Amino acid sequence: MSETYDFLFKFLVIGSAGTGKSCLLHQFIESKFKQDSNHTIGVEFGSRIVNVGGKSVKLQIWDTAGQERFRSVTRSYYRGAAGALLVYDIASRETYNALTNWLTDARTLASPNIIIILCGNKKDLDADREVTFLEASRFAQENDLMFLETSALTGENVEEAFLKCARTILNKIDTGELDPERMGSGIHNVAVNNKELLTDILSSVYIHLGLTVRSPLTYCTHPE
Ligand SMILES: Nc1nc2c(ncn2[C@@H]2O[C@H](COP(=O)(O)OP(=O)(O)OP(=O)(O)O)[C@@H](O)[C@H]2O)c(=O)[nH]1
Repeated sequence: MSETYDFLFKFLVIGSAGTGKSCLLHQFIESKFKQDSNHTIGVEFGSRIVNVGGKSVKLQIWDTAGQERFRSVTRSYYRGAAGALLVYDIASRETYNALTNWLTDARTLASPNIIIILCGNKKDLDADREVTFLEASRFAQENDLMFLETSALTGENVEEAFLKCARTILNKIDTGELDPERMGSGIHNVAVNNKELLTDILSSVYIHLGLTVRSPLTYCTHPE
């Protein structure tokens, strides 16, 4: 059975190794904590259709490896993302200190307009906290990010983080600040999908007639 949705948003989950990115994705998709999570090799992928303000939105989520040795691979997946969860671990100052680098990558490689929510993960480890809520919320404000503390373990604020990001993108589409039809926006809407369908049909007809295919309607959102 084919899926129907109004919009498709490309999302990234980025941040240092061990901050809980894969566990956040798993909690969002499966509604449970991923036991025995291993380091991600390159990128992993998940998707889920959510309802935001009466619109159905398919979130196509790329969970990237945080380890430095995969950085050149993961960077190639940033292009055209509409939204991102930028994750640090509230119990690790080192992961918080690395945020500026991740942020620079996201804005230069994905899009300067990418909507980012900062997630202070492992909120359940409050006793081992190395980063206060206040300093992270200041950092978020100074860098034009939304902010939530999350726990992939308990599920607290996980759904909210993804939905908040999606809601902000939809609001920006409504106000005209974001144009879903711009190439590389990381957003597809049904009209665009229909154009793609039309292109496919036209291409098949052209090929059938032995004519050269020239497609003026090619949209590219991610590099697979
Ligand atoms: N207490 C607690 N532990 C968590 C939470 N989220 C993840 N973890 C643990 O943190 C470790 C790393 O989690 P991952 O999701 O694999 O981390 P990652 O950011 O995807 O790591 P890379 O793939 O290497 O970038 C695992 O041992 C998880 O069990 C959380 O919210 N609370």
